[in-house]
Amino acid sequence: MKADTVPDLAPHTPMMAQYLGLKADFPDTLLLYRMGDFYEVFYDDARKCHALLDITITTRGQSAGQPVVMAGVPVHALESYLAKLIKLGEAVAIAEQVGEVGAGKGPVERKVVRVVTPGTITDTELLADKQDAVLLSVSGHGRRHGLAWLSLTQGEIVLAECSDVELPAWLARLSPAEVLVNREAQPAGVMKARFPVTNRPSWQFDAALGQRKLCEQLGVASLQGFNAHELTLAHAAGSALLAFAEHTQGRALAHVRSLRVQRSGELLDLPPATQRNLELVQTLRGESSPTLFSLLDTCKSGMGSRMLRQWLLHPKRDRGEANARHDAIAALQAEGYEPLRDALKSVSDVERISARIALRQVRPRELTGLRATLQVLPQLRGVTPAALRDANAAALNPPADILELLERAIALEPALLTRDGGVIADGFDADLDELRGIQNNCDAFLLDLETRERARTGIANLRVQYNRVHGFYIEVTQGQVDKVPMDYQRRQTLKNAERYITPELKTFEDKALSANERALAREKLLYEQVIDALMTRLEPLTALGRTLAGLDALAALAERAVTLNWCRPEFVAQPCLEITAGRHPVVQARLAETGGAEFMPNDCRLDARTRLLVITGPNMGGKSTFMRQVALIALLAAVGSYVPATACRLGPMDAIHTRIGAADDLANAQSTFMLEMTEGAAILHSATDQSLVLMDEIGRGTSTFDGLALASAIATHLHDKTRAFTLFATHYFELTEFPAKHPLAQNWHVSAVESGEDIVFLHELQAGPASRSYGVQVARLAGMPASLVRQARATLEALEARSNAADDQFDLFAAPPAPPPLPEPSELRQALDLVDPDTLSPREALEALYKLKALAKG
Ligand SMILES: Nc1ncnc2c1ncn2[C@@H]1O[C@H](COP(=O)(O)OP(=O)(O)OP(=O)(O)O)[C@@H](O)[C@H]1O
Repeated sequence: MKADTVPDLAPHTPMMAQYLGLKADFPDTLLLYRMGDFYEVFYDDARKCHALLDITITTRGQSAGQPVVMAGVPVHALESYLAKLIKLGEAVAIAEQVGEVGAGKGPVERKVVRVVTPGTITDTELLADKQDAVLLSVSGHGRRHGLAWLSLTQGEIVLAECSDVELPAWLARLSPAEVLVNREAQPAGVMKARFPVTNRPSWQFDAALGQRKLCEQLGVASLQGFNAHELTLAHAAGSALLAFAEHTQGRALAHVRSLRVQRSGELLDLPPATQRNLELVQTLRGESSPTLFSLLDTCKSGMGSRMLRQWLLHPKRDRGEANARHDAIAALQAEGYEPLRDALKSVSDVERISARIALRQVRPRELTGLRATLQVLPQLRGVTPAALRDANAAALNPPADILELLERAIALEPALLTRDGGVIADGFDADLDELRGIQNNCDAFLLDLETRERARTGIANLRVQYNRVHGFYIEVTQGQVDKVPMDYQRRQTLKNAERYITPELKTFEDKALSANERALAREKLLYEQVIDALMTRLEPLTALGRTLAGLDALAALAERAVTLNWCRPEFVAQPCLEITAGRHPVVQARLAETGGAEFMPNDCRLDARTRLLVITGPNMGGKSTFMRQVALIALLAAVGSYVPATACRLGPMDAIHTRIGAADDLANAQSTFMLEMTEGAAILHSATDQSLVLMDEIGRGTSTFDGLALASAIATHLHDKTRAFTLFATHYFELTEFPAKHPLAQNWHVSAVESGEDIVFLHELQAGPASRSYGVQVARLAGMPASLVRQARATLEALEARSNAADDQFDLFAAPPAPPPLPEPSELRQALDLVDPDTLSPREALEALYKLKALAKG
């Protein structure tokens, strides 16, 4: 958005000239300009705020011959307005008065001290408690991308590189609050996803600059130690990331001291469709509960919840980390997790507090929170299982001087903001104590002076008093004025009395009046010094935050495992996915909550000799629930949690793919069928023999024959070529013949029994195909009119009779006819195939073009 271009009829007022000067640096950002007790917005910004916040818009005075359009929000309400603007995806720059009022001739000096954007908020009030605000930068716009991200309240930069095909999965996993892209080379994958995008200048996406900035940030000479030296695309993204973070914070990021590289192959692949279909952190309707995360998250602190969420969405293929978490859960169960969870209740969000110390934004109450956390540490260590305590010994024993400083420096119950005073504890600083002493001793001094002056002058009714206009004075009634000594100076004459000041009172007045101001200034200075001291302890504080968050997440998993009766999964090296009495944790919890039927546990056995299960059975029979529960159990195990089953053995796994019916993606102009095929194709391209694939009613979105043909071809591909562990739910009855010709496939069905015209779902998975599909009965259950159900039943019988009579010798799974042999490629075609445009210099490209042209002619 651009500020109004105001015709140059007359010069701007000095104030508006100052505003426009500041605004010029923030053309796309709302600029809040501090004027006394208000933040004002002008011109287009005012119109926008009026529309977004419903605040009154006015015109006041004139500048450059035009009325000034403005709107304002009171200073005390800033945070709530900021929260609204950030939620709406706006970026906001805040210009404060930084000069002395009345120091110069023009307006008070102002400066943009803070820029708040969705990805760079650090205010605790504006941040979601249980979710990190991830700021992501994406470089590259061809086939490969560099990614660099951080959460400003965390202190770790992560780098990655991926192909354009993988980009959507990374975006879904990170769910960034803001994505930085190169203004001149916007990556299509980012623009398609619906995350707030901020354009940054092209030069900021520079690999060499990025490498330098990253080294500087981490205080190292090379990125080799992090195994990150070759990721040039990620360096380019990192360059823009750091530049933007510093630009918005107005300072360097002192707490960001570590770097991690995440490689695509390290993580269990969870494509966006899988994250959505399994309802990991969001329901299909977009709500945050009931989901797997909402069920798991009984953490006591926000940082614990954030850690757990991160674990859930970033499980590793390597089982080492998961195994260590299983060990920790076992230890917590053996030694008792409740005392630890009790101690964790007194823990504050140390992770965010550390970041806010680094950004010099920390509030007094956050420091008392940190103090309380440090105070509870000895108790917390005492109730942490020995193995966990030993593994985290350094982090759980931060330097004692932090607590000592906080106990000495910060008042027991400090004010909310430093500007109100009352933040620094008594006894911490002699000067401050003296200034406070003056304020407190004021009354005593005045009484004492009054007594002394009465004695000295012999005026019995002399009074020492104070008012806001005239300050301190000695009042003498008119009748006694002749007794007034020489050193009394007249201040004011009233009808019945005279008011005087003496040199002693004047000195006291100066001291008393300025004592308050000076005490506030002194407190501010001391507070800054406390922050300086804490800044030298950022590393142990950050480590403490991460460790407490981890303990909280582990204790929550231990509690869930016991409360919900989950078991420890076992990892094995051979291909296998064996679940005994598995349950869908969320469906089971819902059934328990609503007092519905008991959840029916089911087994699942997949191994080298059984890789595909064709699952049939009536609608509402429990097919989707079963398939999802298998995927959730595999995921939970990989995350390091116990699982809802009585036993579970798992071989290596690289991905969980799901193709489950979803609503049309109208926004992306894709029909149900197109979406089904696109997602199906993506699975067939990327699944391997170590993947778990869920296919729910594929082919449903088109005509019966098309759908059946496609479904059987897809099943064949998965069975013969991909050899992924596949759960294939279908309503195409014909597919129950699939296992007969495919040795790695088996038929299973969810059971139901008919009772009269009704149907009872048993939800039990049994070997073999379903006997029929019961669609008509389900329609009856759903309340379709009786006449309609009768008609449907008659039609069904007729169709079945016809189908039985027809020739059913047709082989659905016969190998497709061989394609006609391909003609020998032409010379031109061969030359063209050899050209790789991404690797050619402009000159080579031109040469290649001439060569191709010549071949085409010849
Ligand atoms: N194992 C189970 N034990 C108890 N109730 C279950 C079980 N599985 C499913 N249900 C209940 O049955 C309902 C329907 O299950 P689900 O959606 O899995 O059926 P479906 O066979 O996939 O149906 P459709 O073919 O119509 O998609 C669930 O919402 C749940 O309440």
